[in-house]
Amino acid sequence: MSKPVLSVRNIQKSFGGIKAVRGVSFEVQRGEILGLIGPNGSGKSTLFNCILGQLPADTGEVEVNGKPVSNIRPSDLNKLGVGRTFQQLSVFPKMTVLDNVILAGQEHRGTMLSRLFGPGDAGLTAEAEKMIEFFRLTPYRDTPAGSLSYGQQKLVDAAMAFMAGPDLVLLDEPAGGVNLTMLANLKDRLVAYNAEHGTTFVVIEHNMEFVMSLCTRIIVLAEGAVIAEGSPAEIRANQTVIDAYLGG
Ligand SMILES: Nc1ncnc2c1ncn2[C@@H]1O[C@H](COP(=O)(O)OP(=O)(O)OP(=O)(O)O)[C@@H](O)[C@H]1O
Repeated sequence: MSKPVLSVRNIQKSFGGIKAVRGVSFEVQRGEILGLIGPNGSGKSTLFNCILGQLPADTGEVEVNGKPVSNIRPSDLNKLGVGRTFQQLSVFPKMTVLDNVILAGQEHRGTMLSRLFGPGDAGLTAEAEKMIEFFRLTPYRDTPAGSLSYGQQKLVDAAMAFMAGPDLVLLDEPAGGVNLTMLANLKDRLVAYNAEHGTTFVVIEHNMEFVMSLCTRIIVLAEGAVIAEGSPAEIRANQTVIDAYLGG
């Protein structure tokens, strides 16, 4: 088997007396869409933040494409080909969809001056237009992002994250607050992007139907530890998982 894109080994994180993550290890292979699920308080966000370097883990290592990234700055993680989307939207509401996507491309390339001087072109218009078309947002190219529906803004968010051409994208509750029609659209585009570019995804999500239909493999956390791992069908039928959700 080839080298994993993401390797997480024995991550532990406590907050005072609360053991939020208790020695979690897993690997993600190129092209996988891995779902990370678990009842409220099971440690998903804490684990995500440890992987992304936003929280220092107490123990453990994280490697991206074989390179150690423990305690790395989020901007340096970007340079290693790791993108992320946030629970909250990161679009600039008054800027057009096109300008948002161009700006994201500039930021990934490290031209922070674009924050001060606006997006300009920077040779990114054609690339941004292609991304907008991929996410079926072309009719809204020149619309201020803030006037789109919430679900459409989630698509803009994804288009922005993919402007860096990442190898690995961590998606934090992509389905949250999105209506059913847009959810189908979002899932369809993520699956298509994965198939076309071989991009690896790790997804934290509460919406079980969305996870089951999007992911190729699922890891279930409960009380900070991995309690199950398998295909969506295996997870659906796993009694330990059912008990953890009913008990939680
Ligand atoms: N900054 C913090 N300070 C203290 N305790 C924390 C902190 N962050 C998380 N915790 C605790 O760690 C445990 C895991 O929380 P975490 O938010 O990682 O779970 P989660 O699975 O993401 O939950 P949810 O699904 O509700 O978002 C919980 O008991 C939570 O109260």
